[in-house]
Amino acid sequence: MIEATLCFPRRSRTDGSGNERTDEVLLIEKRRGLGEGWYNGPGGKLEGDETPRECAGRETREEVGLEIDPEALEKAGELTFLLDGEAHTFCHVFRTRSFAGEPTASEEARPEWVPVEDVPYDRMWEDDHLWLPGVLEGKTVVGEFRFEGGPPLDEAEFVNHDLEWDVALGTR
Ligand SMILES: Nc1ncnc2c1[nH]c(=O)n2[C@H]1C[C@H](O)[C@@H](COP(=O)(O)OP(=O)(O)OP(=O)(O)O)O1
Repeated sequence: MIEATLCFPRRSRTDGSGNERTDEVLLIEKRRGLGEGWYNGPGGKLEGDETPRECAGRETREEVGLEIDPEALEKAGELTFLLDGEAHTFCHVFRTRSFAGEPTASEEARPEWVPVEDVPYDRMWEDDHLWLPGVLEGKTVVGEFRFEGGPPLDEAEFVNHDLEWDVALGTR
């Protein structure tokens, strides 16, 4: 089974008058590979003996150029994606408000700060609207999502899911 990560950097912005505060999340428009053309958080597969936090930090740096201390990542979820009855990807989900730098585009990803209420769920993996709103509210989640008709996973049909909220997650 593939082990992967997703990282959701967050920021709050105040308008010029200092009145209106907008809560935003950094998404990427994926330019290649699995989920090409869809929005997601920065992330990808673990490499070598790195931990999930190290992977989330590395992928965010490689894809959009933000520097993140792995210890500043808050674990928010553990998602299992099954394809045709078999576990395909186990994905660690992190969020953070602590990072350095400005997001810049790479060959893999075009970054975009998006107000939390405007997340484009119609241009994301079909399961995302089920768990990402809760993650952006600060909850923790464990989920299992079943797809059929692949590979690849991103051409399979999303069939059903189970979700558990406010779960105590491991520290990895
Ligand atoms: N169903 C679903 N919802 C939300 N996010 C995901 C899924 N399935 C997934 O695989 N993902 C996430 C998990 C990973 O962060 C990415 C896909 O991994 P990635 O490694 O970026 O895939 P590639 O671009 O093909 O490979 P790399 O060479 O970049 O490692 O999507």
